[in-house]
Amino acid sequence: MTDRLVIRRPDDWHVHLRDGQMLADVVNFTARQFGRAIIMPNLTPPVTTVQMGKDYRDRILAAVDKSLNFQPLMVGYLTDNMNPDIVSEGKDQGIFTAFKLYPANATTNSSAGVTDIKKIYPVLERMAQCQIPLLVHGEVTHSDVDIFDREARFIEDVLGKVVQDFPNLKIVFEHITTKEAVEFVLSTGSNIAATITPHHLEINRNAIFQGGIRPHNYCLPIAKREVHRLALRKAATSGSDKFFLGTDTAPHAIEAKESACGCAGIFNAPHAIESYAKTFDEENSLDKLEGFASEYGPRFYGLPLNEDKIILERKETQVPDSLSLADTHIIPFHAGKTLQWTVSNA
Ligand SMILES: NC(=O)N[C@@H](CC(=O)O)C(=O)O
Ligand SMILES: [Zn+2]
Ligand SMILES: [Zn+2]
Repeated sequence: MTDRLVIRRPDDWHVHLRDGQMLADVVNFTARQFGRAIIMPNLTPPVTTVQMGKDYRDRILAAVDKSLNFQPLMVGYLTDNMNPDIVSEGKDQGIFTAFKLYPANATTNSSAGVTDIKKIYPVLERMAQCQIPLLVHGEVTHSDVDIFDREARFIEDVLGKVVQDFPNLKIVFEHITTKEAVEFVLSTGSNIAATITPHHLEINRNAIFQGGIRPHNYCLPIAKREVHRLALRKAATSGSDKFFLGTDTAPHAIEAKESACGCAGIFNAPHAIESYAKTFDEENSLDKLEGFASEYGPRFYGLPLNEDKIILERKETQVPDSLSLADTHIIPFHAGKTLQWTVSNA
C-alpha cells in the first residue's frame, strides 16, 4: 500500500475565483496547492476584452499571499459579436491563454454567452490559426431537453460539428459528466481533451436528493447516474493524457446556495488534491495521479511542467463544516467529513 507520494506540483485547469471580497477570500485556497490555474471569465460583467483580462489578472495577483508562487492564466469570454482581433491581440500581448464558450444561459453568469455557434465561427477560425484553445461548457439549453441529457445532446448538436469544421482547433471539453463525453473525447484526435472535477468523480445524482434537497451538491453540469460516474473514474485513472485535472471550484455564499433558487457550483478548492487522491487511491491508481494532475494539462496547453513538488501522505484531514469569509460563510465540498490524505509542500 502506498502511504506517501511525492509528485510535481499540480495545476488547476478550471477555476472560478470571482472578484472583489470573494476573490480575496478564496484565491489562496487554490494558490496554496496549485502552481497555475485557468481562471474562468464569468464575472459580471464578463471578461470580454484584453484590457479586462489584464485588469482581472492584476486584481488576482494583488490578492495572492505573497509567500506563494501562483500564476493565473486568463481566459476571454466569447460573445455573439466578439471581434476576432481580440484573439490575436490577447495572445500576442500574453494576456489570454484560452477563450471560453458558454452557451447563453447554460450556467452561472452566462447570459452574455453565445446564442448560436455559427455566430462565433470567424472567432473560432482565428483561434485555430493562433493555436489558442477553446474551452467549452458543453450543455444545450433548450427547455425541452432534460437537464440530465444536456451534455450528451451538446456533443450531438454542437461539439461534433465544431470538431469537424475546425480540425486543428484545440478544444477542452470542460467538467465532463457523462460516459458519452468520455467516449467522444477518446474517439477524437490529440487536439481534444477534457477536464474532470473531484466531485463528479465522487458523487452521482442521488447526492443531490439524499434524504432531502442538498443544495451544496448542486452544480452544472449536474451530477449524473452511477454508470457515468464510473466511466469518469475509469477515464481519469486510465493514464490517458486526454483527461486532466480541472476542479471547477465555484464558490457561492451560503445564502446564495441555500435559497429558493440556489446557485449552481461546488466549492472544492480547500481540499482538491486530497479529494482526487481519494479517488485514485480507491481505484488503485495512485501511480496515475501525477500524470492527471501535473503533466497532461501543461502538455496540452504547450506549457512547461512545474519543477517543484508536493507531498501527499496517508494521514487524516478534517474538512470544516463551514468556512468563515469576510462577509459570509461558505460550505466546502466534503464539509464535516474526514479525508484520508494530507498534502504539504516538498
Ligand atoms: N459549475 C457550476 O456549477 N458553476 C459555475 C459555472 C460553470 O462552470 O458552469 C459557477 O460559476 O458558479
Ligand atoms: Zn461550466
Ligand atoms: Zn466552471
